[in-house]
Amino acid sequence: MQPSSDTITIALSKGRPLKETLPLFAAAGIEPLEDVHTSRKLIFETNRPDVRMIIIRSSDVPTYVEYGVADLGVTGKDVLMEYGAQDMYELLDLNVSRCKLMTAKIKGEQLPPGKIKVASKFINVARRYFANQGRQVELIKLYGGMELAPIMNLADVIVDIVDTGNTLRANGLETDEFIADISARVIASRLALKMKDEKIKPIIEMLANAVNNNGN
Ligand SMILES: Nc1ncnc2c1ncn2[C@@H]1O[C@H](COP(=O)(O)OP(=O)(O)OP(=O)(O)O)[C@@H](O)[C@H]1O
Ligand SMILES: O=P(O)(O)OC[C@H]1O[C@H](OP(=O)(O)OP(=O)(O)O)[C@H](O)[C@@H]1O
Repeated sequence: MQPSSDTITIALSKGRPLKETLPLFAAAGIEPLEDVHTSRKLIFETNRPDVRMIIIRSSDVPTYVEYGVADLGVTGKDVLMEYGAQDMYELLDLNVSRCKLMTAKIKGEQLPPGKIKVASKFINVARRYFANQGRQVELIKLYGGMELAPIMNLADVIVDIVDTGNTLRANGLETDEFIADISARVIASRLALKMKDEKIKPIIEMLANAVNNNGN
């Protein structure tokens, strides 16, 4: 059955952020009717008949929101910076899934002069960052396990997420430069804000309260 035109569809990122995001939605009065961690479903009804959730890869969330297929989305700021979407708005910082976007290199080594090889899954972020630094780079797109690239001499430097720093340390790397503080953000499509603002506003207000109470 197609949802009615005033149904709110919320796209959530599976993986790390989901565990921290769902309690905030629960505190805002929105809970999926079944266990999203064990189900193989991608669309979930919630306790609110007018709200449903879709659970997808974090890097796909901006696509669903930009096309107006999802009204709201939750994904990491890193994903948003990389995606660079036009037709959507960042409404709220959920202050969870916090980490940093950094450059990292082999511990104790200097970067070579001139053009450097940069490996990352955040290729657009890396391009912008090094262009602002006035550094010439060759960009190498990877999809995970970036820490391997400097060790295997595929790249001089990586752009990756750092939380505890354990992954870097375990692979003989160290952070070099800070790029951005990252956390999960709520985004909305331009269309949803225009057509469904009356429903979206209270959801954002309740989520903002949940964020304020989180950690108190
Ligand atoms: N070590 C970490 N600590 C805290 N937050 C993190 C960490 N790693 C990733 N994140 C945040 O969680 C988001 C999703 O990360 P996760 O590792 O679950 O998915 P992924 O496999 O990297 O993404 P995708 O599904 O798009 O491939 C990231 O975009 C980032 O915002
Ligand atoms: O500083 P830490 O606490 O060690 O966390 C950072 C690690 O977490 C993320 O990897 P993830 O586990 O998502 O795997 P990936 O490399 O496949 O993206 C990130 O890409 C780092 O590798």
